[in-house]
Amino acid sequence: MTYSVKEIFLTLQGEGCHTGRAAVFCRFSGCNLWSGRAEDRAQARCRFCDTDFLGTEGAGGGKFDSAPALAHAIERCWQDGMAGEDSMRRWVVLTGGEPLLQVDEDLVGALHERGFGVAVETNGTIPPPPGIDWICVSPKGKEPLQVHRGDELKLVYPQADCPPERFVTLNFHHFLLQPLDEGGDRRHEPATVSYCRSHPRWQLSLQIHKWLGIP
Ligand SMILES: C[S@@+](CC[C@H](N)C(=O)[O-])C[C@H]1O[C@@H](n2cnc3c(N)ncnc32)[C@H](O)[C@@H]1O
Ligand SMILES: Nc1nc2[nH]cc(C(=O)O)c2c(=O)[nH]1
Ligand code: SF4
Ligand SMILES: [Mg+2]
Repeated sequence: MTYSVKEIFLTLQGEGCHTGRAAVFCRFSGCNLWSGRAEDRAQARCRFCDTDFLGTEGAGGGKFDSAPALAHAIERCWQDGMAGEDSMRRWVVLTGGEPLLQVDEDLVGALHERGFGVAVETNGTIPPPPGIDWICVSPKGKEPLQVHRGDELKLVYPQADCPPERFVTLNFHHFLLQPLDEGGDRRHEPATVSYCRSHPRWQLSLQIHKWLGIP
């Protein structure tokens, strides 16, 4: 298996239940819901993406021709950023683009061999391989979910054709609402706060890396 990766970087998880936790992010190239090109956005199945996942030329990106090769690059990124190694805390977030177009059991195994807990950020339209330690599903519009259970369901809010009520019967441990970021003016925060205040099943998720100016 060859993996196409846009970038690999060490940062703090900025969203969801693990907000604030140090993690290596491995951003895979490509998505099944948008080409990643501006001229295709208006026709895409997901139209609000805040991420550049095209190509493999980002920092630490490239083509990796085996699971051990990619796991090794992720491990190096972790080690390079650490003041003192605390191997119990190794954590990697596989994102994209849509990571489940590429993530397989071999890669999860190679990361586990190196002591990483493995988290995935997915749009939920592709079934995951076994062994992932933390699954975050973020549904998109009318796109049918193939993943009906997991650790967190993190819904961008508001979204046409995607009301929170549709998801509360699914088998997730945590339900989070994340304000839609459209141009950075934070206009959707009040409605998201208001929904969480009156529907306590839902917990607010804010994208703190954007305020902090970190990746
Ligand atoms: C860039 S996506 C990559 C992973 C996967 N394709 C997905 O959609 O879950 C990472 C996270 O950012 C969220 N996201 C993307 N664009 C956003 C935006 N404009 N405002 C708020 N969250 C956004 C997604 O819903 C997802 O939870
Ligand atoms: N700091 C930080 N946290 C994140 N959580 C999910 C992200 C993503 O793009 O998947 C992301 C990201 O891009 N940066
Ligand atoms: S599914 Fe995820 S990566 Fe794909 S376009 Fe939507 S937010 Fe971006
Ligand atoms: Mg992001």
